[in-house]
Amino acid sequence: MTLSQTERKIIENSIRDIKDFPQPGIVFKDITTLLNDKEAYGVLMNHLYHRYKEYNLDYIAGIDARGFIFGAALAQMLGIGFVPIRKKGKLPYTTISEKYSLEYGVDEIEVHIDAFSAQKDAKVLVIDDLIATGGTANAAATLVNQSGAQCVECCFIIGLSFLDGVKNLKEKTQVYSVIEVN
Ligand SMILES: O=P(O)(O)OC[C@H]1O[C@H](OP(=O)(O)OP(=O)(O)O)[C@H](O)[C@@H]1O
Ligand SMILES: Nc1ncnc2[nH]cnc12
Repeated sequence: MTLSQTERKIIENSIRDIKDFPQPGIVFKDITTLLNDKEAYGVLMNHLYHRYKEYNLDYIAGIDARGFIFGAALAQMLGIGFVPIRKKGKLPYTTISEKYSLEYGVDEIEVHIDAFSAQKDAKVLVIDDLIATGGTANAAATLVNQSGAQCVECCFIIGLSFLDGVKNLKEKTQVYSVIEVN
């Protein structure tokens, strides 16, 4: 289901731009104002529900931390399970992990080794609030596929298309951004 121009504007206008955060030259896309706006949050979740109800997904995997908010809500709407992909050292059971590059340095995310094992060849949607360089989402898609499941799509509320994240991630899986920022 496609978003109408009016719906897109409602979502777009609810996202707050914070200039020079966390460092000069960066425009931080603040989604707390979207969450705080019941009309915008409702329009967004309704759109995601209608888009993904035909995908026959088995799980939604949300990326730590802002991907949890949208992912857990969507999983509940679709009547499927939610899997948290967390920053290193947070998950209590046995994990598999993947390192990825940040603008400066490296980071690592993890998922429980049995997170998708209840369903053979589970179909998984990875979700996060935003894709920038794509390092985080790429590592998340790798983890899903290494778990014996299949990352069928990565979904973002905001795609920064002036960076190469979306282009690079498309070599691995399908990519969908609700709002594209050029
Ligand atoms: O495409 P990339 O360059 O990898 O950047 C995107 C990631 O950066 C942000 O999370 P962050 O790591 O800041 O963590 P947070 O959600 O805990 O604030 C954002 O929520 C994505 O997960
Ligand atoms: N510009 C940005 N706004 C919000 N979160 C981000 N994560 C990486 N880049 C970001």
